[in-house]
Amino acid sequence: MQTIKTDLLVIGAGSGGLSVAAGAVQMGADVTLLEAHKMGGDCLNYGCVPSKALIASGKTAYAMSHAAPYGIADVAPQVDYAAAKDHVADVIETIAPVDSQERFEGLGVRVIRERGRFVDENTVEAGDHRITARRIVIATGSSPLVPPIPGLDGMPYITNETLWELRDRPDHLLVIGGGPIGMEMAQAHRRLGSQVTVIEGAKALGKDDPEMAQIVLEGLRAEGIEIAEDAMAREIRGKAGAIEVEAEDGRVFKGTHLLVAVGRKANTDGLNLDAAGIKTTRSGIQVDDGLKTTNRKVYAIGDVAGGLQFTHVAGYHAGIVIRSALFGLPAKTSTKHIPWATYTQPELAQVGLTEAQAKKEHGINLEVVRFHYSHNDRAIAERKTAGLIKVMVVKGKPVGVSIAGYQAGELINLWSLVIANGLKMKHVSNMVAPYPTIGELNKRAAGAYFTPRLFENDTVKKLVRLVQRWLP
Ligand SMILES: Cc1cc2nc3c(=O)[nH]c(=O)nc-3n(C[C@H](O)[C@H](O)[C@H](O)COP(=O)(O)OP(=O)(O)OC[C@H]3O[C@@H](n4cnc5c(N)ncnc54)[C@H](O)[C@@H]3O)c2cc1C
Ligand SMILES: NC(=O)c1ccc[n+]([C@@H]2O[C@H](COP(=O)([O-])OP(=O)(O)OC[C@H]3O[C@@H](n4cnc5c(N)ncnc54)[C@H](O)[C@@H]3O)[C@@H](O)[C@H]2O)c1
Repeated sequence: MQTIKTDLLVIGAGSGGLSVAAGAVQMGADVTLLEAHKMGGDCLNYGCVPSKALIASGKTAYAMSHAAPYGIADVAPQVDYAAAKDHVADVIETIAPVDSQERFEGLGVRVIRERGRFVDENTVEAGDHRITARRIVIATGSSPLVPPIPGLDGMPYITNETLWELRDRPDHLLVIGGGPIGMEMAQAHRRLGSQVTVIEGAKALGKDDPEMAQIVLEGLRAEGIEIAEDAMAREIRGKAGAIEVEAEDGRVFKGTHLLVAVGRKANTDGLNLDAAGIKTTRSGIQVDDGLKTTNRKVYAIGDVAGGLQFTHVAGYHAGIVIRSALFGLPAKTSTKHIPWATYTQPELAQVGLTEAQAKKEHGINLEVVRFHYSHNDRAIAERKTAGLIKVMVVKGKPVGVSIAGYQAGELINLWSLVIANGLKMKHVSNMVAPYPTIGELNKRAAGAYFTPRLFENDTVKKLVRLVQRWLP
């Protein structure tokens, strides 16, 4: 057994672990990084990257078959599903060097490709290494949750971990779960030529504002995706190629392939957390505002910490931990400026409070400003007018923004900046946006906040008349 003493031990080389390791080593710490499987974790290998690459294939196919409104004849795209998967693999391969063992060793990180397991409160064993660390960061991520639905065990179902290996296009893809994974993959497959049925136990895209989710769901249904809501799957029957899902209300859905996308399970099994005095909750490792576990020398970040499960959140957590573990500075997480986006077309994006949350928190002080994509000239030129931006404002400050529509994921960036820095609506309206851009929507939404104050205001009108009388 090789003994290692290190300043910072990071368990898991996914989005969170890699960010901590890269930051800490470049600031002078001695860093050891464990990875049991693939460098880059879920995002690179089974999540964000492959899903966005497949979405890009679907988008291309869709554009070919919906070109007529732009004066170009529609063509039926010849989809080669296996080649689309080659494109996915190529995109992963292109990004992989950034997350590679070679790159991290080049930065000075000690990378050990073994599974870590606590033996006491500051010691972890991994293969034939015994590592004692001043601080430890658990960044082990999450895995697809496979619910105990009768009949599922033994059925050849797909998850986000196995989807990318599938080379034959499903004739009819059944998707259990209408969250972001389910809806993104439903649309990509529909556009690549599969029939698709989404079976959702409650409301599809249910973590988002229902008014905004509705805009997206209308778009998806118009493309021919069947979305069954309030359809909790209770039994799976059949065999490969002929699968049936029965919902609690007796509805039966038939398809050839089954994708299970009903949420995530934190990767805590095998870590032997008890040995280190680390407690868990139903959603993951129990952490405080500063991401410290019940063992004060151990942090948990990213998906395993059980909060918002996004790559940019894991990266944000990494910054908090570096501040605390390396410099001993107080650092607390906040979710009020954390955005997320679902990359369907139209896209769906959120930062801060939804309308319902803002109403609950701010009551009569809340003003809600809406601005429709149909008033944006660029959206008209691109024929992407289905969409809405909604800003929740309290005393001139945005506390939440919801956007459904073309490039919503890009538009939300500005509002993340605004909320993170406590800026006001006036700061957004002061901005000059180039014409014609989709980004003008943000400025116009801010403008819509001031419209009643400026244009429907008797005092302003009186003042203008008065000044006009005296102006030479
Ligand atoms: C299909 C899909 C699409 C997604 N799309 C997006 C998106 O568009 N945008 C976005 O922001 N987020 C997206 N996500 C979420 C994103 O992938 C995760 O939030 C992110 O990967 C979490 O990072 P992490 O570092 O916490 O965990 P991970 O990236 O999962 O990394 C954890 C690593 O720890 C390793 N590990 C586990 N246990 C041990 C152990 N005991 N010892 C050593 N190593 C261990 C694992 O092998 C893994 O490599 C998507 C997720 C999925 C599934
Ligand atoms: N664009 C992105 O950023 C992106 C994309 C994909 C995934 N992700 C991340 O991954 C996480 C997991 O995504 P997800 O879509 O698996 O989970 P999710 O929890 O967001 O959605 C799962 C859905 O499955 C439904 N469900 C649960 N059990 C069911 C059953 N038996 N029958 C029918 N429906 C059932 C739930 O009601 C829910 O709507 C997301 O929350 C997000 O954090 C992000």
